[in-house]
Amino acid sequence: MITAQHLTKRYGDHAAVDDVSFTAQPGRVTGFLGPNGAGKSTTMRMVCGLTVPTAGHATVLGRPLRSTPNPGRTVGVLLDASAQHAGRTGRETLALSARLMGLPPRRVEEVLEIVGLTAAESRKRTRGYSLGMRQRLGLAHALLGDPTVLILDEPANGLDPAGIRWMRELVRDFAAQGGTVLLSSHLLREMEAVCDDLVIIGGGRILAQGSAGELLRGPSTRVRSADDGALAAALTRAGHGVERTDEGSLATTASTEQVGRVALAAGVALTELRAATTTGLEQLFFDTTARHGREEIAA
Ligand SMILES: Nc1ncnc2c1ncn2[C@@H]1O[C@H](COP(=O)(O)OP(=O)(O)OP(=O)(O)O)[C@@H](O)[C@H]1O
Repeated sequence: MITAQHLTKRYGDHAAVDDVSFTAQPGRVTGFLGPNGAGKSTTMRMVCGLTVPTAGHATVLGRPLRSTPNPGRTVGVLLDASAQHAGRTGRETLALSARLMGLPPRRVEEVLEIVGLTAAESRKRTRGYSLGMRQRLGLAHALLGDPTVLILDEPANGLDPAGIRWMRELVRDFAAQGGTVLLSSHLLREMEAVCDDLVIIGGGRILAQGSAGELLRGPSTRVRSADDGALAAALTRAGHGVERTDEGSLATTASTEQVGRVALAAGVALTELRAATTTGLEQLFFDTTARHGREEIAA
């Protein structure tokens, strides 16, 4: 399990991360989402003990990662896949870490196979690696010590579609075996496919968090009518969620058919009825981050 409690990081007057608290549970994939500059990397670096918080603290498996002996045996970290020694081959990079962690040399072969780096690729110096190869090597490094926790910052960055699918399966399998996964990504559809829980951050603050199912179960139908007040009341009485959107229509959790039936029974004429075109995480992400604009967050 990963626990962040009131994590705060200030650079001068600027709060890069402001009072961020969340947990990432074993057996689940927790997605960390937010626009550029939201504070994701800074938070992950604090969780990993690489950036010292101004306030608050984080634990991984019950203790700060900084004070965990041989942390690579319990926690696999991929923060910046380009931060590999350019003059070493992929195999040398892994072999050196394996030796430092007290792992047998065969573990290097095992992780190379898991991440799909060929023998020829593993003998190339990493300066010649593509971004996708660097990500695979970074993941191999994270998996080397057979950890029970994975912390991955943008792991799908630079991977081709097959690589992204492979990454999804790897992360899902890891969680299915009881592992804890915290990952950030800009690929919203990918996050939707892979995450059990979501933490959405903007301007350094948590904007929303919860299970993906809960967060994504938002209003999905848009409707306008001759009497929106009466229709909203009828939808509510029928047990459906309903709210007025910024564009003036009603958004409801009822399906288009359910709206039609409720409107008929209430005697309200519909003037527009449509299933929302953008649903799921993309909608949630833009709604949440738009509602908490930078000015509001800064205020
Ligand atoms: N060492 C630093 N010194 C000063 N400001 C910093 C430092 N590191 C990060 N910041 C600032 O903190 C804020 C959060 O940055 P961070 O890299 O954590 O965001 P992010 O969500 O990971 O963004 P991205 O998706 O673009 O990688 C940004 O405004 C950034 O400019």
